[in-house]
Amino acid sequence: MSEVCVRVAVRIRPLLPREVLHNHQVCVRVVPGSEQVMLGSDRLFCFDHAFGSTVSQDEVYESCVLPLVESLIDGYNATVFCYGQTGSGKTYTLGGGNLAEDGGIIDRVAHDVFVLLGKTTQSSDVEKATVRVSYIELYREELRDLLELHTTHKELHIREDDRGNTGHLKSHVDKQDFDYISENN
Ligand SMILES: Nc1ncnc2c1ncn2[C@@H]1O[C@H](COP(=O)(O)OP(=O)(O)OP(=O)(O)O)[C@@H](O)[C@H]1O
Repeated sequence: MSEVCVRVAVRIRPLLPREVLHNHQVCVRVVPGSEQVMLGSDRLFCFDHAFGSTVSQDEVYESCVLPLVESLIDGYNATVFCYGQTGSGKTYTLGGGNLAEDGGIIDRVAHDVFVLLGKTTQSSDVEKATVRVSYIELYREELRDLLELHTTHKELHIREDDRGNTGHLKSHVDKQDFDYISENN
């Protein structure tokens, strides 16, 4: 994997059935054999990866995310961040579609983290590894714990500690716990 810290991939989703029904037209295409997209007929934009509408979830994961999971197991930090206007495909790319083969980045990372940790513990001195997960939605300034849906919005907060680390915590969590949560985020 290259030494560049931030890499940007663009993914074009296919037209939705209702868009086809309403005769919407495709306005952005990947230039074949390149990592560029053409907007309209003459505006070119370059990315580290450019995925067209027929590219599978697997291809997106293997080229953009798997190398990060591998470096995570080697002790590096990694972030995957999806950005785009509403309906552009962020949830599909991260969380997956309806079919098993449409599994998104989250499903694949969850699977591969354990596969890779299993291999590491077999082949090295590392005997034990701990995996912690949090799944938080921030929507209209309110946080929601998606693994604990009964938690009310008001109980969760994002805080910054005196070293500038951010983390989330429940109102009743004390400072010691917050230090722990923020260090691990
Ligand atoms: N690559 C893709 N292949 C097939 N369908 C897709 C693809 N990307 C997105 N879609 C479909 O497009 C629709 C909108 O996608 P999605 O809900 O992921 O958008 P979003 O960016 O998360 O929107 P919002 O910000 O409003 O939550 C969904 O019906 C989704 O199944």
